[in-house]
Amino acid sequence: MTSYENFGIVGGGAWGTALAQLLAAEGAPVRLWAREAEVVAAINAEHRNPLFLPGAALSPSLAATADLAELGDRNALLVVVPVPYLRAVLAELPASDAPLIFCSKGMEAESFAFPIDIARAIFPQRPLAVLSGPTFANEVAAGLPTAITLAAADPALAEALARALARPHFRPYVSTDMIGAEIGGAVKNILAIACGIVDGAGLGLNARAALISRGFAEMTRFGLARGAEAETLAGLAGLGDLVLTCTSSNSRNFALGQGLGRGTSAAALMADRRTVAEGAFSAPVVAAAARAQGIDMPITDAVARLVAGETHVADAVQALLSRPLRPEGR
Ligand SMILES: NC(=O)C1=CN([C@@H]2O[C@H](COP(=O)(O)OP(=O)(O)OC[C@H]3O[C@@H](n4cnc5c(N)ncnc54)[C@H](O)[C@@H]3O)[C@@H](O)[C@H]2O)C=CC1
Ligand SMILES: O=C(CO)COP(=O)(O)O
Repeated sequence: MTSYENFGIVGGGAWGTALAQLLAAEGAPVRLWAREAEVVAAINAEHRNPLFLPGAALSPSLAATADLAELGDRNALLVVVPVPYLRAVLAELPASDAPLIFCSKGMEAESFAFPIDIARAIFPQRPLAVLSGPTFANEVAAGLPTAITLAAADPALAEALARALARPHFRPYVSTDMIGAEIGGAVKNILAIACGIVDGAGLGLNARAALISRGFAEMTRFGLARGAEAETLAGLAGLGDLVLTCTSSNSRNFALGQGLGRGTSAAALMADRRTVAEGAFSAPVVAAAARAQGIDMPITDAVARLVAGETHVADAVQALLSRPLRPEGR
């Protein structure tokens, strides 16, 4: 059975850097591609990433490069590029048959594609996997205990990759349900914005619990309609990540929602930011995909409209509360 030791990381944001540090912490050589020259320079010279993961001390065995071609000899790649930019970066990857493990959480505009769909179209033969769960980057980089879902259609690949990524404090659970893991991550980002809005607007903890619960119902409806397994959605990549990011302002999506809830416009909150809140990109995409399939996702729809500046918090809340009463299971 193949064993994967030579990891490359595609993307030098907070999560790519934290995963690189996880693998390099004991001195293993790890190579990371970053788009920003200042990130490459700071990782190589100071063993830090002040732009995206300030405060984390990185292993000297982690080397950064600005040249994607330098990842051509790696025997597995973790791809950690925000979904809106993913297709363009994948198109530049050097030729290789190394597995691609997708760690981004979102859905592409217009194509309605998840990372695995984008990759299949570009690399029909390459082995693919998804890594997703409740994983704040700063905690993983600090070596705090974390569990995550690792999904691949081929169970042998999932197990080999899980073995290669596992550390005493980092525990992958294997699955064959890639679409379930992708949908869990994409939809929870949108719901984290909703919970941030509730917090920022001072609507209380009952409202937050209702949103988590009814949001999970939306995630499940959307997921099951697209072939996800209920077990995955109720696991780390779905409910687990939903609980994490709906209850902490350490989540960029939750923090964006807090700003909206306090009355700041989405345009002002999004202007000049270098970090991503993927839910802001994904909300209109998931809302449109759900509409096209006749799937009811009122919270997702409300977040999409709030992010687009098409409605106000009070009106969105009123619209959600005045929906017809219905059985809980629907
Ligand atoms: N930060 C976290 O704790 C976690 C993040 N994720 C997911 O990982 C993905 C990456 O997020 P982070 O590493 O947190 O990003 P980040 O917010 O720390 O950094 C932004 C990233 O976007 C990249 N970027 C910006 N413009 C670009 C362009 N035009 N082309 C290519 N890349 C561009 C930057 O180079 C940088 O890597 C997202 O999908 C996020 O949802 C998943 C788990 C945990
Ligand atoms: O996905 C994450 C943790 O699992 C990070 O969430 P944010 O992107 O909202 O910060």
